Amino acid sequence: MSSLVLEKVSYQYQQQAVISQLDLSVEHNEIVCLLGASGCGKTTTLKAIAGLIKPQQGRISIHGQCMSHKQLFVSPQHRNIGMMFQDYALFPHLNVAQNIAFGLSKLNKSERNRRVAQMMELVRLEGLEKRYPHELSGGQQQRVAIARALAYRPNLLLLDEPFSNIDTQVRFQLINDIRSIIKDQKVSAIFVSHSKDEAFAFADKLAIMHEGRIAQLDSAKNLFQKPKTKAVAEFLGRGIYLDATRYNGQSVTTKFGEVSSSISLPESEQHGQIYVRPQHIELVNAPQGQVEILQQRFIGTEYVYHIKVADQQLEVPAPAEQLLDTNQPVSLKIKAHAVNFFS
Ligand SMILES: Nc1ncnc2c1ncn2[C@@H]1O[C@H](COP(=O)(O)OP(=O)(O)OP(=O)(O)O)[C@@H](O)[C@H]1O
Repeated sequence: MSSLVLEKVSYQYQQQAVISQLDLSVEHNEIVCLLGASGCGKTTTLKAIAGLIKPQQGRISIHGQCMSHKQLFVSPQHRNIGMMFQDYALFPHLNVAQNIAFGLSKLNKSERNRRVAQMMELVRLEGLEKRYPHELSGGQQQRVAIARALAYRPNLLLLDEPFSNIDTQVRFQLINDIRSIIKDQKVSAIFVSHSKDEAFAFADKLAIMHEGRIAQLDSAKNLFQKPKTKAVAEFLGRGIYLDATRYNGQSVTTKFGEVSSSISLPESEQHGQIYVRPQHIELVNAPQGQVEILQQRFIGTEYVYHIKVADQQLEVPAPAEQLLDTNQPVSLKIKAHAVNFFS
């Protein structure tokens, strides 16, 4: 059974539609990252799942139980959800143990103490029970927040930009730690992020939001190799479009020659465009080439060339040994890769 299902959920602030007809499902013990441009409705979706706002349309179910549909609305405290927000929202006047115990008022004192001790061990903060939030590092505060969110054994965890205040040096270690904790606890989680790198490290699947809907829910690999829309392909990284004709199931022809695909191309229209990312482009000297070099930068191990192809621009890396003449046109050689073909 899915842990969370959103069916055709819509929400408007005043008259402005923010999420529209949004479908999403999260499986048991799965971590899904909501990714998308600023303002596309990620936090609004999280708030709707939490019950902090009531969608005007659609249905939200958690573990098979309907939480929001037409007249029915289950309040946040009855949804059995753990939440963790950007600023961790720890209570400054409570120490670590008291923060973790905050949602456990239904347990008796000894059960509560046992649960707090378990959580302290889980997030590896034993010995810091009596410290106050201001006496902890950012990473430690984050662990307290996750311990508090998990302490009352939620079915679902909602995390809104949980790593945004953490130093990059420790961020990825913490991401690994918290991912292991969530996986050990067998809860499902939805996490909102601006960072693709965080999403790749933390989530099992990525839900790319675009114009108030989920444009694609998939593993990182499938999103890169088989983006369903141009918006998804573009969101994952810059590239250029080249007109292309399907040559056979494994290759296309373009004005820069044949391009082999490591995955089968969809049996759709013959003519279309391929989306090519910098890492699949090789720049080659060609006096008759149709590509202009606008700028060249040396970045330590390689050069980056800012190129112009018709009306599109892109930065493309090239090995330090291959110095190109910026005053001469060049051509492109497209390496074999999992070709994104749009008909
Ligand atoms: N309380 C509110 N009243 C009116 N409009 C709002 C309100 N909260 C958010 N919005 C608008 O709804 C849209 C979606 O906001 P939301 O916070 O869900 O986006 P987001 O994808 O989480 O953005 P970000 O990545 O910048 O945090 C935005 O255009 C925002 O301005």
